[in-house]
Amino acid sequence: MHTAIPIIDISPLAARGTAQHARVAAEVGAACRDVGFFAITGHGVAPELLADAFAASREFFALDTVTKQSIAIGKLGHNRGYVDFGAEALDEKRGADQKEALNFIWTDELTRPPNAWPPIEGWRPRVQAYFDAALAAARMLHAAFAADLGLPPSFFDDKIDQPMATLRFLHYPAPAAGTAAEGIGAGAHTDYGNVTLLATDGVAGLQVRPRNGDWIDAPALPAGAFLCNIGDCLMRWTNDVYVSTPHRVLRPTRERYSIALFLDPNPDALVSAIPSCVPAGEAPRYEPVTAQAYLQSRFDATYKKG
Ligand SMILES: O=C(O)CCC(=O)C(=O)O
Ligand SMILES: [Fe+2]
Repeated sequence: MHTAIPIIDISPLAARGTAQHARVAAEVGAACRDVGFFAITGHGVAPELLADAFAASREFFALDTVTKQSIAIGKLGHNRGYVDFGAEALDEKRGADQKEALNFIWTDELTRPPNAWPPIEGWRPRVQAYFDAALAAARMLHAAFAADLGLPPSFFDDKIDQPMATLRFLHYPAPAAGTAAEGIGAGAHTDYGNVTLLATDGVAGLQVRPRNGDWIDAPALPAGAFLCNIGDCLMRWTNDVYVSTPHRVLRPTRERYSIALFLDPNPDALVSAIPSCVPAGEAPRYEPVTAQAYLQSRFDATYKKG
């Protein structure tokens, strides 16, 4: 039996080392061990910033195809840019995802390439501000993970300060008028990294499949809340104590927008079983691996054909 997806006010995570921090860390940790999904409020991302990120997303996806294609992911590489409608299939058995997407990566423009921005005046700083704020919330969650796992709250700080993080705008167009909603919005998958923070426009479609359970609709959330889920990298890091849970998006009956922030560790962070997660006398389930090598192996498996 899994418990429901909890809604947690994480505002106490802003001050480490307090009793409130420990209490919230334990609540977050319980959700990570159980269903692998939880929703957060009090995360510090201003409602105006979030609303403006959705506005920016609508502006981008409303551009003509040629303009969107000018920053196509296939041209740019490094997981940056526009993913055309129908170009991805997260679950091959279900066919192409009925969505389009736009990715930006965390970059210092030194060790990582720069992002390419769409030609909309004033667009970049609005989106970068949202990216920074969502990333700060994802980092705050890591202090909770650390405290819950019996580590110093700062444990992850130097492992996520140059992260392989991606901001992804998603657009699920409505089916053409008079036609049935065919296909899948986003096929069943688990996320690869440590944690994902998802904002949606409230249109239903997202489903979660807890371990030993059937598909359930993601709960409707209070305005401004994020739905968070653990990814495969943190699952491995915790020796499978935290769970990365499959999810998918059904084809929505009306247009749907969502914004995901994926926080994966620094490339050189060593993903090595956290001691409190390994039972006494047992060996860890996985070999230590750098985050970069781990993620590369996952991407290679995904894009391997035939
Ligand atoms: O659009 C959504 O609600 C979820 C998207 C998702 O799961 C993903 O991009 O990994
Ligand atoms: Fe996902």
